[in-house]
Amino acid sequence: MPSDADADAVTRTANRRDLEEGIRTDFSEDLSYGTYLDLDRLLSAQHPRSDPPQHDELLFIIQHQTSELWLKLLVHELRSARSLLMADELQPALKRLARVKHIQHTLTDQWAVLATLTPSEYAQIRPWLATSSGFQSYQYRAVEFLLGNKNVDMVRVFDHDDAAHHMLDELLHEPSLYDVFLAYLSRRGYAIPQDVLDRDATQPPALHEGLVDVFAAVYAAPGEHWGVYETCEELVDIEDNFQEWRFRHLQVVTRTIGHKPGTGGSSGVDFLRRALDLTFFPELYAVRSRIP
Ligand code: HEM
Ligand SMILES: N[C@@H](CC(=O)c1ccccc1NC=O)C(=O)O
Repeated sequence: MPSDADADAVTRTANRRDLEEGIRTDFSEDLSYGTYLDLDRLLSAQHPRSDPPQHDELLFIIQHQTSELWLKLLVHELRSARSLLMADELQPALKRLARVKHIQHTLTDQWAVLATLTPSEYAQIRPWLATSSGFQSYQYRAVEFLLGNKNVDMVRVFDHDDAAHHMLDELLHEPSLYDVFLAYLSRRGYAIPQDVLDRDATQPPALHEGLVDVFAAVYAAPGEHWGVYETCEELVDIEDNFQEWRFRHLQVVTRTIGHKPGTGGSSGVDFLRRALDLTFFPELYAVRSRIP
């Protein structure tokens, strides 16, 4: 039961919050929220193609655009973590990776919004997508490359887009986050095999037993290798999160288009399912079987 005093308070304020004296309202000269964020551009970048217009196309576009914004931040944070590790700054690099994990969770949780799209609703939009596909997301490939899932064939997809092609070609040849972590371990005196340190950066990692030996020693005595141990587990969390995103994508694709081929030209769910067999950090998984 609201008291008389509560009722008085509501009447006094008329259930309305007055502006304070100091609150700015004139932005003819001063920087505003919309200007700082370039909102006019951001909010005029949604261009539904369906004709007659389909209500759900805006959801489809915004789901992808917000994903691309988060992917942009992931690339930024992963590049930074990689530079920090190169400079032997392990703790600041770990701080970056903690943020990476939160962004990944946001990306994965976001699937729930698109899962409200029924197959019939999607079928109204799909013809308008023509040959476009998430397979052509260069930022998604950039994240995969930064984490070490290198694949030169993916770069070809961007032959039509110089900037994206250039970005991916650079990342293909640069060391991944895992490569720089292994080089860091070597500088710290861990016996990283020379062929691991010299490996071809353009290839995905292939399981190396000598490297599993190094991690087996770390996992046998975590207390003596705490920062390294913690970093290994952060990397495993990041792979785990990445696989969660892939799995949710697969689930949403399955419930939306079943076994139809993809607009990008692949077989669809069968092709996507094969990505679940990929690993960024093979030795960090192999070491699990070595723990007595
Ligand atoms: C109704 C929703 C969706 C459907 C039916 C769908 C379907 C597909 C299919 C069939 C593929 C395989 C490539 C092809 O042949 O097209 C694919 C790839 C891909 N999609 Fe989607 N997708 C959906 C939503 C999304 C969203 C929201 C994103 C977020 C950015 C996304 C990102 C990707 C990526 C990155 C790939 C490449 C995956 C890989 O290489 O393993 N998709 N999608
Ligand atoms: N590949 C999807 C189309 C698709 O989902 C899509 C199309 C354009 C932009 C982003 C997309 N999202 C993920 O692939 C399909 O086959 O229906």
